[in-house]
Amino acid sequence: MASERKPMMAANWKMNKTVREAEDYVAKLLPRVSDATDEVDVAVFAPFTSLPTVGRMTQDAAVIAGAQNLYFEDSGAYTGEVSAPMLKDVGTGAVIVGHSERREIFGETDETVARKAAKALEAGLVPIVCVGETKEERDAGGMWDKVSGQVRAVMEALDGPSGDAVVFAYEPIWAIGTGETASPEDAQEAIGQIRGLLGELGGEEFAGSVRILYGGSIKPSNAADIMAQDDVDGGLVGGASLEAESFVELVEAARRSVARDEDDAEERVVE
Ligand SMILES: O=C[C@H](O)COP(=O)(O)O
Repeated sequence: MASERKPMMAANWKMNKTVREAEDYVAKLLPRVSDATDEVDVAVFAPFTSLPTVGRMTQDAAVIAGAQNLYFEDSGAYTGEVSAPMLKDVGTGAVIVGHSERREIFGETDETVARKAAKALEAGLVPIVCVGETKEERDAGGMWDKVSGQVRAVMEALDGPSGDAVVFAYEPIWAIGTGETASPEDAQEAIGQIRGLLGELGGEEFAGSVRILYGGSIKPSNAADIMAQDDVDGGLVGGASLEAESFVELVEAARRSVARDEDDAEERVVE
């Protein structure tokens, strides 16, 4: 991680937790991360049913309540969908768009993902834009074609966003929920490439300040090595975020990466 960007550690609960379970989790989490939020953005992406609870409980805390999806219209005859104004209404600050599970299982396309990202941004929600390739695409040498296409589609739909208004997450699909994480070097290479492309598309200032997370089997035992990579600004975590205790460990790992960066910067000044 580079010290000019504030890291983000994001819990994506996916389709898990009742309202009661969400309440217990957030009650455990808040006191444990309250000292860390100056240095690390902590976000919890809850299902729609428990999101109002998370929004209410985090209202006076520096923890971000996030949604896992939204629709790109504000209201109307779209049965089953939830809009940006509805999310804002229950205290949501950020929303995941284009998670690979949405793309692969529910047929979301680059175009719908781009429209969702643009709508989130317009509404003042931070879109967490997910990109990533399948194992087959990677093995066939098509990783960059896929990922760069996903990034381009979103950037074309956004109107020169500032670096703090949007977050990207590189999540290789083969590493999601499989226990098979990308090596820290592979994560760095892919995320460095994405940052390079964001520089071409959005300018150097944007590329230098926008955060890019890694997602895919992050756990307390591998978080430090992943967070130590220059271009990796945090994690989007599924399985290891389901217990408050292990998510707190991940927040702590992100926090230690900030301290390490500051030590490195001081050493450079002394030299
Ligand atoms: O959104 C989170 C990612 O899909 C990663 O999930 P995972 O940590 O269970 O591999």
